[in-house]
Amino acid sequence: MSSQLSFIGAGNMARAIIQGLIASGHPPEKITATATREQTLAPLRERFAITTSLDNQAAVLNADVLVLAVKPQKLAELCVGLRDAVQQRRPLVLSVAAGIRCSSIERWLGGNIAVVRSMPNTPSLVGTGACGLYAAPGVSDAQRALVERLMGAVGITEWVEEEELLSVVTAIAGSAPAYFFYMIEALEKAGVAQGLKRDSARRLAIQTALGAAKMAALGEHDPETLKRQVMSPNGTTERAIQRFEAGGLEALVLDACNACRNRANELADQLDQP
Ligand SMILES: NC(=O)C1=CN([C@@H]2O[C@H](COP(=O)(O)OP(=O)(O)OC[C@H]3O[C@@H](n4cnc5c(N)ncnc54)[C@H](OP(=O)(O)O)[C@@H]3O)[C@@H](O)[C@H]2O)C=CC1
Ligand SMILES: O=C(O)[C@@H]1CCC=N1
Repeated sequence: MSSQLSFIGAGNMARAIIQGLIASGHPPEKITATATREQTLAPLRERFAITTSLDNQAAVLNADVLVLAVKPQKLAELCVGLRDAVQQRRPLVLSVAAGIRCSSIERWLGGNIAVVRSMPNTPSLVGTGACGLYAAPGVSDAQRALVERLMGAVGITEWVEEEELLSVVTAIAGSAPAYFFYMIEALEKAGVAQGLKRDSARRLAIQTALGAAKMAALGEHDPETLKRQVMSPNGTTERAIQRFEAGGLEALVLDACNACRNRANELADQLDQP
């Protein structure tokens, strides 16, 4: 039987997971979402027929799995406010918040609560999410399996055995859809600058990203080989790749991922208040 899920927070990430879960067959009557404003909730209720509520306590008291999906800066106050309800119901807690450590969440919730931390991404919306998971000490195998089933319904999951590594997952998966959208935007702009209509340039760039990702996902060849297959010696692609190399693209990607990971760690240090 499906678990009763309560999402506290119904923004971009919660919506992506909810939509993916429903598409994968999770019963809508087993999902509740809360927010601070009715206008956030109405579209979710109308589209997915889930239960929505402005009452976080009630949502906690009904939850087998409590998904914490508010901004990291709001998590401490939220958790402290939910402490009594959480201690009464004792759901499995699944946080999607960037940076915030399990130990902080557990402490804010009053202690002795099973907490799993995840770092999902918005392609969960289309069942193609990539999600890192970390289980705090005290989380049972059955609870790990439950989280894996839930997040596995909307994409792939990868457990990390050291919590700090979730910051790396943030850099290469949680935040990374934005990098690929950025690349699509850049290709579209380049196409327009060189004379294509915007719509055509966008369609071509999107389809190319999709095709490249699908080929890489097949795993028949590694990405380096796939790249080489496009690059005829002294051909057109080689010229483009040479420009990326001259511009230091790989070092720039590393630098961006370092900045992303560091920000995740910084959030944890800033927000880890008693
Ligand atoms: N967006 C992404 O790609 C990813 C986000 N994350 C993490 O997911 C979390 C949510 O991010 P995201 O969805 O982008 O943020 P959004 O701002 O889109 O959503 C936040 C939600 O929290 C709700 N909220 C705020 N305060 C409360 C409260 N006291 N009680 C109930 N609900 C509340 C808001 O409701 P209202 O609008 O009505 O105030 C809103 O629905 C963050 O911690 C982020 O780090 C993780 C991976 C990827
Ligand atoms: O940008 C952010 O902070 C969130 C966390 C990962 C993706 N989006």
